Amino acid sequence: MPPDLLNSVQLAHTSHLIRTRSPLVHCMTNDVVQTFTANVLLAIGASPAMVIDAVEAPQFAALADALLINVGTLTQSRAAAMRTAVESANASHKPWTLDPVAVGALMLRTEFCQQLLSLQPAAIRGNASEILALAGMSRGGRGVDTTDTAATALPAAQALARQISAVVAVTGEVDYVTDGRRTVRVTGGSSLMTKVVGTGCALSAVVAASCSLPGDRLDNVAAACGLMKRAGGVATEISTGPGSFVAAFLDALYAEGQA
Ligand SMILES: Nc1ncnc2c1ncn2[C@@H]1O[C@H](COP(=O)(O)OP(=O)(O)OP(=O)(O)O)[C@@H](O)[C@H]1O
Ligand SMILES: Cc1ncsc1CCO
Ligand SMILES: [Mg+2]
Repeated sequence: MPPDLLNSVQLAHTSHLIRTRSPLVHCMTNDVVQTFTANVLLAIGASPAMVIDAVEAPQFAALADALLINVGTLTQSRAAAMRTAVESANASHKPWTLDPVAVGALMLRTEFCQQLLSLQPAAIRGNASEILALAGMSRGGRGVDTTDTAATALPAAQALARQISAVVAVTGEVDYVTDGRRTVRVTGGSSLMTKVVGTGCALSAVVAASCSLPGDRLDNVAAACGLMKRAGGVATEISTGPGSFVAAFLDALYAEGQA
């Protein structure tokens, strides 16, 4: 089946659901993107909390509406805390989302993410090289950056989605969101989104939030991608570089919900 194009009614619906339900998103994410991720979640009307201790994380995973696991600055002790949080989220029937940052060449994060695949993530969001590597089809990108296009990684995303019954979002110039049967294509945004750190990581937090919503998960995750693309496009038009882009991007996300 050829990909559907994300429609604006779905985007508005998911955005409204996030703002009215304000999901509490438990973020176990990397050191680089903590504040940006929290600000993105606040701008769309969700509620972020960064709880990382090995004792507190499983407690909080049971209370929060959704959990994000991002391995960008993984350590062995963080991996242990993340695993207990995932197990707790699963025991409490809370959806969790994986961002496999720089998976491929590096052993600790690659083995850890491969193991997590058996713990039923609701969604996975990564760039093309990360999704290819997670599916076992390449050795990863250049550090945290992709060296492949999302279209190239779509078959890997579809295979991975079918294999573990999750929604997989592979992002880039075009985003593809798939459950292995149906695929939604999300266009927009701009390359300036890759010139500030953490747009992908923050998107994964928005994907995590969207997994807690009622309705079709694939459609909600695609809408999460659409929200970020649209704000990225608006922000690019009014900004003059990466610095002003960040402020304009947060303002655009915030404004989407006020319309
Ligand atoms: N060339 C591009 N044109 C338009 N949008 C893009 C482009 N590249 C990335 N994006 C958008 O930027 C956001 C981040 O996607 P990307 O695939 O770069 O994630 P990432 O590599 O994991 O990022 P990071 O690791 O910095 O958080 C997504 O919303 C994506 O759609
Ligand atoms: C730059 C960087 N290094 C580790 S995580 C991260 C954030 C982007 O993924
Ligand atoms: Mg990334």
